[in-house]
Amino acid sequence: MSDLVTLTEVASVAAGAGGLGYAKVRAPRVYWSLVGLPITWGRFSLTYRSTMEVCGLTVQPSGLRAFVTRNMARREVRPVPAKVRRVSPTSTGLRVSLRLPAGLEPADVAAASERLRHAWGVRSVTVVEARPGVVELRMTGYDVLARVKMPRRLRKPGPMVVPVALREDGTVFTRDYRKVPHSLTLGANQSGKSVYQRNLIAALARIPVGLIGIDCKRGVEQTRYAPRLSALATTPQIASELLDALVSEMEDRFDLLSEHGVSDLWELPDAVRPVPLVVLIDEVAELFLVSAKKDEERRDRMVQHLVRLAQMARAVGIYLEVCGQRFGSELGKGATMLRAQLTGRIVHRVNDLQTAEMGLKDIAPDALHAVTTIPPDRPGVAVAGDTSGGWSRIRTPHKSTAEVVAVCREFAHLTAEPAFLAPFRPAVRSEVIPDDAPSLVVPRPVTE
Ligand SMILES: Nc1ncnc2c1ncn2[C@@H]1O[C@H](COP(=O)(O)OP(=O)(O)OP(=O)(O)O)[C@@H](O)[C@H]1O
Repeated sequence: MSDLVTLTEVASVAAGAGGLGYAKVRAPRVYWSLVGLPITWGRFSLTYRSTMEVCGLTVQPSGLRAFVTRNMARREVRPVPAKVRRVSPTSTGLRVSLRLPAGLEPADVAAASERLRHAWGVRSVTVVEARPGVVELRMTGYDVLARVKMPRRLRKPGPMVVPVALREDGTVFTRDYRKVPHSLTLGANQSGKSVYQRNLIAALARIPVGLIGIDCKRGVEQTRYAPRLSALATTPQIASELLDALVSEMEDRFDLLSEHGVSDLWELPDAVRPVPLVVLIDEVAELFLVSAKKDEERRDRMVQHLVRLAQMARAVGIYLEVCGQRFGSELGKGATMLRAQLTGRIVHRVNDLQTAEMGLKDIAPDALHAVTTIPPDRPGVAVAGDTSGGWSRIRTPHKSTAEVVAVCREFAHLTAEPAFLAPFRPAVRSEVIPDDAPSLVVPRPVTE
């Protein structure tokens, strides 16, 4: 009987351990909440002071403070670390808010983040300045980018803010068009650019915004999203006409702003505010492809139009999302000037340092190393930078074309139909077409 009890106990312990081992690999969030979090929290609480001391993150208190608080001379008082203000657990890690003592700055804590990570046995420690004198340590308990799962509940975003990917510190990476109106996505073949675009389209499709596709690979990627597109160009010639129409729409919108005495689309009364537009350019090299001398003129005109849109159209609610493998002077006159206007940068794995530099050197040079070390077996991992000089490693959740097509169909009622885009509206076939069908639109006759 006692042998039986022992066997049952051993079996249940083994099953429990097996379950935890399984959870660690297959459900890291669950494992973190049940096991990792209590251990890390305990380790952090018990070793905080000594860890900060050995990491050089303590300061000698001032003489006055030593006397007032301890009634001791300054040299007799132990150096003090930053004061812990709040510890908050999350489903991916632990957040700790610290008030820095005089003499420490956020960069000091950031420089020690590798040492802190090892001391507390966590996957990563990211240091973010919350406000002057207060930093937040964002610890992640496991590799959140291994299998990306977006949090189910997102904080209510603003009118032109959409969630796209997850950062390695477990926070959500969003595209905020009012803060960063135009963006450039770069990456080698098979690096994850299309999946990034899919996530973006699926998120934008749900909000009241007009989506304009320019996909000069004959529309192989974007024609499927036709139910939610207000316009689609699949050849450089149609794209050129579409850009002409967009520039003249931008001018009309400026007239409207001036009539109402405001300087921004979002200051207009709701009743007269035109729908914001996001122009999604897939594989920009195809758009600028020149096969004959006469094409050069058209290409230069398109670059000029895009530069004008990038310089001015933010105020009238027209935003650019440009995607390509490279974006340098090889794309023609004015291309580098256009790139400078695309201030949001997402750079996936690239084949050479030069391409990484095209994407990030001018805005976040510190991030170049992170781009060149993206492993080929991690498609979808990218470095996101913006003009603040900050950058982060991100990864999109894997999304199939079929999922995005389903979202586009579900939200087809939000498709804006402004008159100036009527000639470019993709004709959606009415019959039900399987998700893996090559095209959902009746192609417009090529006018080249
Ligand atoms: N976030 C991700 N998570 C997991 N797998 C991904 C992710 N992003 C992309 N992949 C996979 O990587 C492969 C390449 O992705 P994708 O087609 O997006 O790359 P791409 O850069 O657009 O390639 P190309 O330039 O050749 O069209 C696909 O098999 C895709 O399923």
